[in-house]
Amino acid sequence: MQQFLVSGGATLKGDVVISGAKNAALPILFATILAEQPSVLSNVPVLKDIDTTFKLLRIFGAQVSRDDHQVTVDATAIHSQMAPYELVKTMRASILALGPLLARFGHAEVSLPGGCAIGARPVNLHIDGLRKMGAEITVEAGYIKAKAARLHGAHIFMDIVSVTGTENLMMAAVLADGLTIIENAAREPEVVDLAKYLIAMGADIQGAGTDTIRITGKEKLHGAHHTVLPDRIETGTFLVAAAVTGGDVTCLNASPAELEVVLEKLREAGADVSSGPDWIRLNMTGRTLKSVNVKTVPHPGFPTDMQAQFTVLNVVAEGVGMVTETIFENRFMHVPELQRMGADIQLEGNTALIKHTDKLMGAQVMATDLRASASLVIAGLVAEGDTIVDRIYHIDRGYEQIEHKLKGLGARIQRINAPA
Ligand SMILES: CC(=O)N[C@H]1[C@@H](OP(=O)(O)OP(=O)(O)OC[C@H]2O[C@@H](n3ccc(=O)[nH]c3=O)[C@H](O)[C@@H]2O)O[C@H](CO)[C@@H](O)[C@@H]1O
Ligand SMILES: C=C(OP(=O)(O)O)C(=O)O
Repeated sequence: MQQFLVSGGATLKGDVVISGAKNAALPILFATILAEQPSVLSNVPVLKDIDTTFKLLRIFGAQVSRDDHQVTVDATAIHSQMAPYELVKTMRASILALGPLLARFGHAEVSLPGGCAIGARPVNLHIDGLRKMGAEITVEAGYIKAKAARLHGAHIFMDIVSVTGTENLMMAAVLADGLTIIENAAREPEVVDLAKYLIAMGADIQGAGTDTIRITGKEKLHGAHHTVLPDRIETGTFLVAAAVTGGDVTCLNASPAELEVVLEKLREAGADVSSGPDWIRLNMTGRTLKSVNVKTVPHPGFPTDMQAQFTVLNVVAEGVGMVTETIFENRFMHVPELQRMGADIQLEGNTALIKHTDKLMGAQVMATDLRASASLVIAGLVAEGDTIVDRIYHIDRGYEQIEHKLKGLGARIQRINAPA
């Protein structure tokens, strides 16, 4: 098992190139299933979750090749519609195979993803929506089994805003018969990026990025070329790392438009934030970091995937900050680890009250999920002494070469093998 050894005290400075968004690349890779022609995708990040998706697509019978950050998928010869538990359990986003397989082949069998560290994360909205579109769905022995000779359009009201739920239904609707309306749809930029790719494949989609999406199904879609949008969460993570270390970092190949609320919070925290069309600079030189209150909500509100990083920001900042998590019921697993490093955090229900800590101390800490891992690395950058972050396979799911990118900014971080 691998670990990160982070030696605190460096001030991050310089440029870092942001990768394509994991949460856009994943649905887009699954959407390639919808066409009987190859698609070429650019700016696909090199990540564990992307490798898992390649494995699933190959199990289905698709041909997948990668040349650096460009990926070609030819789903013409798909012969299996079964996503096995062994892979699904390592990546919840595997549920995104359900909509496209069902829409193109009339049947699909996808393992239930189950819960994870951050919450139960049910998929009832995916199933209910597909049923409304005419699918017969049973759940047997941990597998979702879905059938429909051809899906039909439906008027679907989502009880809760769900990102992958919206994406799954959108991918099913593009080959369904007639009009589908998804109300209370997720407005996340990754939903919009998926819609752009589907439209490039010939789909008729209106309203992606608003809470009502209208999709008129087509008989067939074709292959397309698409460039995945920059990862706003990776960008935000580097900006927080720059802020807490008093640094001056410019994120290149970034997209400020998708990160407005986070940039505003960083300004409120005292950072000098400037941006251009594809870059964002955060300069903290000579400035004092102040605590900020954040409450996670669906886009365009403050993203839950930035909550753990802002928890650390508040640990370092002057004052008292309040962080409220409203999306996932158990997304504070980083808190006990940060407390082991000396953080003063009181957890009450879904709210963390965070007081400034003069000195974080390096410690051995355990990563529990993707963003929690990132927050522990950030804490290690400002802590006195060495921090060892265990179970970094979580971070490899969603951050491309994080240690190389951080080293490029002056951080002292190494990937090491855990003692046997
Ligand atoms: C691969 C991907 O894009 N992952 C993102 C996606 O996850 P994901 O799409 O899994 O998250 P959802 O938006 O679906 O979850 C939002 C809330 O809805 C609940 N829910 C969801 C579906 C459902 O059928 N029933 C139900 O009750 C969930 O338990 C959660 O409380 O959006 C989350 C919220 O922005 C992000 O943290 C994840 O990084
Ligand atoms: C929670 C996340 O991912 P996933 O939905 O893939 O678990 C994330 O990207 O922070």
